[in-house]
Amino acid sequence: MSVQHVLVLNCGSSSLKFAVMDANSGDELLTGLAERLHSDDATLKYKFAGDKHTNALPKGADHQTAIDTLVTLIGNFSLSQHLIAVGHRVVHGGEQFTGSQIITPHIIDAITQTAQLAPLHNPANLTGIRAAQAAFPELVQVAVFDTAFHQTMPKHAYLYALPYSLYERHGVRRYGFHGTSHAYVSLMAIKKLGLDADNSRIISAHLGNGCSVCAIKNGRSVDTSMGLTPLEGVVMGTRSGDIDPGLFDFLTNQLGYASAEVSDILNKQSGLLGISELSNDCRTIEEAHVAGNAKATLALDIFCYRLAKQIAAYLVPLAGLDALIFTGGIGENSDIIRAKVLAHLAFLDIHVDPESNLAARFGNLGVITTATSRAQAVVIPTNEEWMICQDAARLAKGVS
Ligand SMILES: Nc1ncnc2c1ncn2[C@@H]1O[C@H](COP(=O)(O)OP(=O)(O)O)[C@@H](O)[C@H]1O
Ligand SMILES: CC(=O)OP(=O)(O)O
Ligand SMILES: [Mg+2]
Repeated sequence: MSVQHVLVLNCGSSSLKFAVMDANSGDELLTGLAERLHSDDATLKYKFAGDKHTNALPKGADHQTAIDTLVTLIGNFSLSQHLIAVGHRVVHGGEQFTGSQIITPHIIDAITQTAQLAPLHNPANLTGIRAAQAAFPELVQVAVFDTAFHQTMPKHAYLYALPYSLYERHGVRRYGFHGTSHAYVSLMAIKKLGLDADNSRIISAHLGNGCSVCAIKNGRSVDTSMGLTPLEGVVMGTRSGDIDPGLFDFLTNQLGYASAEVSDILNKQSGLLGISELSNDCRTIEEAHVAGNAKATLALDIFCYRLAKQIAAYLVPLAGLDALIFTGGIGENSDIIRAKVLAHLAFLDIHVDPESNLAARFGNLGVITTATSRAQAVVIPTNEEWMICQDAARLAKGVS
């Protein structure tokens, strides 16, 4: 089989995650992260051939600069000759896309149109697409949408109880995100736990900077906690998750906030950061909690309580549970959060096994419940990059 590599790009609002992967084996040849873009201390960290490096980027460096640096690295390490495609994570695909797409001017128009529904994510994704097209004009570029996996949700799960015309005319509905991750970990859970793919009831909790929960019945998403935008649902690092929509009126009309300020509060100043008044980073919160910081403890308590409530709610669409998956940076590493969430679910006869819970960290996959629990909780490291790589390679091969 010929060597085939894919460049995977995940552009966040102030970051760029990237990987050059082998499309046949999934091996990562180059991985990295450019962060704090648009600020004075933008950096690009990468790992190549087992060695880690950090490059300072010019002050105020943007996605274009980060991709230019990445292109230089790819050249220096002679990684371009086997590239067959560039795969892009695109957060919002609206209702149009139920699967990945080769990027054409029409697809770019569609992503641009949905940008108003994901103002923190889609504009950055588009910047990444344009920069990669300029750097690799000869390669097929593929968009892999966070929303695609959730297009199987039934209408009663994705519609809000709002005037129907808002849906018909403006696409106001629940879309859901992190679909690539939920799809990957649920497939892995079915494989690792030996479940019957066509008769399985799985809840997946993706807990990273953004957090969402997904109910997956027989391999298909039937409900998920994020909605029109990635703000709805459970508590996140800086996002509030569900709130009373009446809050908007109170903050604007009573307290005088502008609507952009309300959006900033809900998206960037809330969640773990807002409650703890300390950090959005779960590690910092956990350290402060262990050291006796009451607000850090409260932030963890609210996070876990809300998460457990969301998980329990999905017993309705699933009518039972075979496996509960924890993934994302928090789900894969925080034994504290997993134990607290499972303690709330003890009434379901699901009980954490403390030793297994401690073992399943730092990239280790594992079941963390006792053998007699009615359903298994399992930690599965996500790999959105591998899903994006496989889709990009599949579509690129269809073209050539
Ligand atoms: N050892 C750890 N213990 C607790 N939380 C962790 C640990 N390692 C990473 N995290 C948390 O994971 C979160 C980031 O998750 P990640 O999936 O990397 O984010 P992203 O959504 O950007 O991909 C942060 O809140 C971070 O604190
Ligand atoms: C959709 C979303 O919330 O993505 P992230 O977790 O990367 O912010
Ligand atoms: Mg991640």
